[in-house]
Amino acid sequence: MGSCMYPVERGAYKLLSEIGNGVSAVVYKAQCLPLNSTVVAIKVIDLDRSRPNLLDDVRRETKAMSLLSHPNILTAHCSFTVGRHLWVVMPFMAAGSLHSILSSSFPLGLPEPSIALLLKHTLLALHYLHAQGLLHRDIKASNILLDSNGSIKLADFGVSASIYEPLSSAATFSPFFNDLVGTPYWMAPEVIHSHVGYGFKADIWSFGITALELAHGRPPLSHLPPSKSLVIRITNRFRLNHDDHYHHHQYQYLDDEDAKKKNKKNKKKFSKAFKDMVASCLVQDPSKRPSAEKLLKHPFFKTCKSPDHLVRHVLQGLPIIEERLKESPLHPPPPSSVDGDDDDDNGSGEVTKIRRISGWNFNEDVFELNPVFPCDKKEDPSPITSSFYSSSFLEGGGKDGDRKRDDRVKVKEEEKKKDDEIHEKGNEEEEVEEVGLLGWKSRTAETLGPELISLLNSLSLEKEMVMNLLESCRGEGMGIGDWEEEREQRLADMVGKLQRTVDGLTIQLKGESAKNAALEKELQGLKDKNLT
Ligand SMILES: Nc1ncnc2c1ncn2[C@@H]1O[C@H](COP(=O)(O)OP(=O)(O)OP(=O)(O)O)[C@@H](O)[C@H]1O
Repeated sequence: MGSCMYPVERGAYKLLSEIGNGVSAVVYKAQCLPLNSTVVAIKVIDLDRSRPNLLDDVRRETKAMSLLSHPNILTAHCSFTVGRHLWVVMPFMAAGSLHSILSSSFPLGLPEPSIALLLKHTLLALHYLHAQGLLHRDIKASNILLDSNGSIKLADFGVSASIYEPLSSAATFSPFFNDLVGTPYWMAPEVIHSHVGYGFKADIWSFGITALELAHGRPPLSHLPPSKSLVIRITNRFRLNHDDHYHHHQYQYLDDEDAKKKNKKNKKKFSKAFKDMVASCLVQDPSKRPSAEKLLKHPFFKTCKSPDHLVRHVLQGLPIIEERLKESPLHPPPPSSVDGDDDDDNGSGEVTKIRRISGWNFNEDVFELNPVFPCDKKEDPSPITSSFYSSSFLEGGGKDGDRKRDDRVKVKEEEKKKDDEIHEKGNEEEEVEEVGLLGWKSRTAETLGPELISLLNSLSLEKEMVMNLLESCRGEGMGIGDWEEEREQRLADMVGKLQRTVDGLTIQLKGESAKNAALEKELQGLKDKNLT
């Protein structure tokens, strides 16, 4: 499938060292022996861990890619299979990805002039792709690569999309049925929550998230495992224990003092132009987000430095790429989604709430993106719900958007107050109802096989997605009038199917748990016998 002078056989390349790894691929620094031992990067994708028709799509996209030519887009030299692996040969970018630069040398984020330059070149690449009618679908710091001369290239176009892309365009929710999906932190809300699917404006959302990633050193909510960045469980302890490392970063629950401090720090740190640019990308309604072309005209990109600036301020003194890989990650790993971590523990009488994220609220002042939860209609049929929905879903950015965003913050504060009151009451009925399946999971997590638990986790997540979708269709301002009946029927079928699978698994889990309890009892009996 290679159309260039780069040979398409394994023997022509000598692997030198590992320089990175992703979900189902390892990246190596290598030499192309017949081409004067030119140094290249080779991404080796494990086909057994990728979706079935990956190869066909990669072939198709390699073809599309060979027609692309832009200084800010990294195009592969060629690709070929070696056994059950796909090798993608590409230019070696000596300074590695922005993700690896952030984690090794800028854990709290990069300085603004460098960010402006990096984002501008990324945006030029994105504008070019969009103008060709192509989507990137995976904009994030780990896909922005730097060379030692400061040149910036957007990578993984095509290849990553093929690995993670839904099986067909009809399968709108497939990223979540496909357990090869990458992390969802960068995904636009319409991709996660609705039937709209992926469009150009979803790339713009991810671009906004990437801007926050470069500013803070990590994307919003990345301290949570992927499943929890979509469906968040909140316990009393979650709120009260501000010293807990992960929970400390729950910005939506920062107390006033914390919020003020953070506010002050970030206000000083970033310009109004930067905040405004990011805010325009992180508007809930995709149609209100600017196109890449329009975004390029934003004042934030007016006074960008030359790539030499990056060499002096970012790349100088950076450990070489192989060294960086050896370093332990600066951010502690997120708690495993299988582990039944502490907020799952409702055995100690704590109230656990499972909340679906219904929207996002970009707070320009503190320069952070906060999840928004729907009000609990059962307990609170107040107009807050509808006012929130109408402002967050239907209104956009711009000057007017600023005011609306402020309103949303106010609404959120009120919502939080109400939520707190509900929690203080310690409503037992709510506890039983809301803990539901996940509560059952946590009680059996210690005794059951990890596969069952992770299967259950992913089913719960999928169920949440479908529920979210249905809820947003029923919700205010998102009428289903324009929906075909057939589609609704399909969704209902899906929910039914998922529910049946979840029920089946729950029964299975109960059975396993009973078996385990019996075995444990037997074991204890044997131990007691041995002692006597
Ligand atoms: N052409 C390249 N030159 C230099 N380093 C590269 C190159 N391609 C990838 N890398 C390094 O390898 C790392 C892993 O890349 P890879 O594309 O496999 O995964 P990722 O983008 O981090 O995650 P994902 O699997 O979600 O795409 C990158 O973050 C980067 O540091």
